[in-house]
Amino acid sequence: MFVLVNLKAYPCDAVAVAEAAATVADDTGARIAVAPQAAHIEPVAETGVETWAQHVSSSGHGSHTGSTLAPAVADAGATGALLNHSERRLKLADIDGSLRAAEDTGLDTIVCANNPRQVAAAATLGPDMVAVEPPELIGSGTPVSRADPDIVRDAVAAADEVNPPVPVLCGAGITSGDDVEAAADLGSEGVLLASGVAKADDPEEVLRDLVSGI
Ligand SMILES: O=C(CO)COP(=O)(O)O
Repeated sequence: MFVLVNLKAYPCDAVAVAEAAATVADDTGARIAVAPQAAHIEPVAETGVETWAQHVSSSGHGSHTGSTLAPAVADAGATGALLNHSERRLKLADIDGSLRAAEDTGLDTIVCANNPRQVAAAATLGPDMVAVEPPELIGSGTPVSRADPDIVRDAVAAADEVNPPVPVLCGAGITSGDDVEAAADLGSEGVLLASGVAKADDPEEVLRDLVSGI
């Protein structure tokens, strides 16, 4: 199981979370990655933790003010890019363009989707992974793997129908090792989570619990 901690724009100490994630990953052998704000990619990557961008633009070098270029996040130390997160929705052409920009740079990619239909569409574009996150459960503390297990099962089936090798992750409300195990039982190959770690008093303790059953 892959555990990707999306720090969103939470006011947490990104480097402290990254150090905790690197420690837990080293101690347990679990694959844990952290996706900080773009401006924090470099210091987070310097901790040694697997580091992802929360988004990359579809544009390349040129007159594109405010863009987050795939080569720039890679230079800063990111090895993957999350695309089309529910809080950073993209048009279809931009998802495709951002995917190609990330791939050309050698970044791993996850395309997020709200539901199994969108998962099928996302999988068709050929990312390394897809993720299903029902928006209504994001930040709720109610885990998708328990609140809506069918959405995870159906997402796995939908991805399998269009692009069988693409792994499906799930996210929203995941906070514990039990939630991660429930996700795995539904066919998910990883989890995306945010508030459970970013808002925790002791992120390392939460991370240890998250990977305890994998
Ligand atoms: O959006 C998410 C991860 O990308 C999930 O957020 P929460 O873990 O806070 O529900």
